[in-house]
Amino acid sequence: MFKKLPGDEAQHLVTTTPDTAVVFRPAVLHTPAIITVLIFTWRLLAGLIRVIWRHPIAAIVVAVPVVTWALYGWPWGLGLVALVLVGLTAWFFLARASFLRWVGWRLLAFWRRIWVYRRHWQPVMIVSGLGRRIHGRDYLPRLVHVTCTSWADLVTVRMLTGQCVKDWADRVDHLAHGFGATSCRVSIARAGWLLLIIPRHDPLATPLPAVPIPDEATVGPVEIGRCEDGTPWKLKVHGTHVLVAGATGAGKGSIIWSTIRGLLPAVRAGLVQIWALDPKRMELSFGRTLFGDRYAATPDACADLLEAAVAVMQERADRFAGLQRTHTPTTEDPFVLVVVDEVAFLTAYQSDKGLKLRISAALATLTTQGRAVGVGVLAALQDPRKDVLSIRNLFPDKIALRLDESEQVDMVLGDGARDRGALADHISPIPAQGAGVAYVRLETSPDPIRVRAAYVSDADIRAMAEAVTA
Ligand SMILES: Nc1ncnc2c1ncn2[C@@H]1O[C@H](COP(=O)(O)OP(=O)(O)OP(=O)(O)O)[C@@H](O)[C@H]1O
Repeated sequence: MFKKLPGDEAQHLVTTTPDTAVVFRPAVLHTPAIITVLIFTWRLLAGLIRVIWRHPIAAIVVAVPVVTWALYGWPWGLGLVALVLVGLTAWFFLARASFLRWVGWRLLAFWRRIWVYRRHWQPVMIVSGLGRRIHGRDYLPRLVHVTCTSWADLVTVRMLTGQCVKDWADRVDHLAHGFGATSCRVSIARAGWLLLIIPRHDPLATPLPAVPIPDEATVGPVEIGRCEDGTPWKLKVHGTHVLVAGATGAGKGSIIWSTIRGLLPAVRAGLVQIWALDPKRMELSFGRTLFGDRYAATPDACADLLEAAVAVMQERADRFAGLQRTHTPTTEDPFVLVVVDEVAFLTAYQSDKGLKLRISAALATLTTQGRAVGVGVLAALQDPRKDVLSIRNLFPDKIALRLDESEQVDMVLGDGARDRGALADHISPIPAQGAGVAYVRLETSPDPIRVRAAYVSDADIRAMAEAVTA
């Protein structure tokens, strides 16, 4: 009783049954002051032992100068502190990365745990509805651990018994604003435990220049931009099909061109062929010379080119049958990447029913059977609804650039993606801030990650075309 309810509240606590006049009033026992003092002293000691146990290095850092001071006088204690500070400063300037990993981020995490999360935990939990106040007692999810990376705080939380991930995913806005951030993402750490990813700043806020053309001719995952954690964003194109969805001006072109750029050495080596379908006649026409005669803009020509890709695919399937199950690019059988800009022009918005059927059938055949024989599709579209692209589920990998409506996020990335923090509908429509920013789900994790494609300028595309034709 002492621990759970402040005495005043217990005194005034009265409950009755709904229908009868039965009154429950807790008996209040006045605790002698000495017991209160003993309990508080015990708690203080237990807290101290817990801090030393959990943070032994920090405890040693504090204890050693204090003991030195006590044993040998203040000049020695102060001298030791100065020595440590000089050592740390030198470490910071000489090897910043290791300093940050071992000291910097840990100190920041310690500070943010106390100053941001502990301080605001109770009000944020209660106001957001993730904690409960029952009869004056707060039942709060437990703040277990805070770690810092270069751009975000990773907060480990133990949920209240009976809570589920959706309870938290529905309140990411409350959590973000409650802890002074602009966004928050939720992922499962283990049963009953969550990891909240709360960015301190946006590492993708400024446009990225085009990734340098690789030296090596490879069809391996192509580096096309950067992930939020600073690692390169590598897009797999060989052995899969990729669908890029984004509203107008979201930066679909930068994903298409960055991919082509990364494949350029392989194109020159004859290991990759890019087949381009450009019904809008805007995006891909700019680097037309890169595609040779494998470029189509009119619906007729697009249908013919797609059927030619199907023919290549079927011829390979006949040849490979019983001999090999996966494709290795060679100059005889190069990887064929069919790039389609605004695929809806060829499917949903196509008025000629015959052409529409031919195109839809060819696309469905390529996306169901092309992977194993080295024919891939990279398609971009603005509106990801099923009636616009009925075969969207045949694309194993999907990228959600800025979208107009929140429902479209799950249509692209799969159920629950938005709840887990893929806020593609919140990406800034200002090109400098939001164009090329996207959410993707990697094979290794169900949690969406935020990425930004590098911007390939007109000059870059011209240089690429010259490099290929030279
Ligand atoms: N990765 C990027 N980083 C920075 N700015 C970009 C990026 N990609 C595109 N932009 C800017 O955004 C503008 C629109 O980009 P883009 O034309 O690629 O969009 P889109 O999605 O293809 O649009 P639409 O569907 O209308 O063709 C570009 O003119 C460019 O200025």
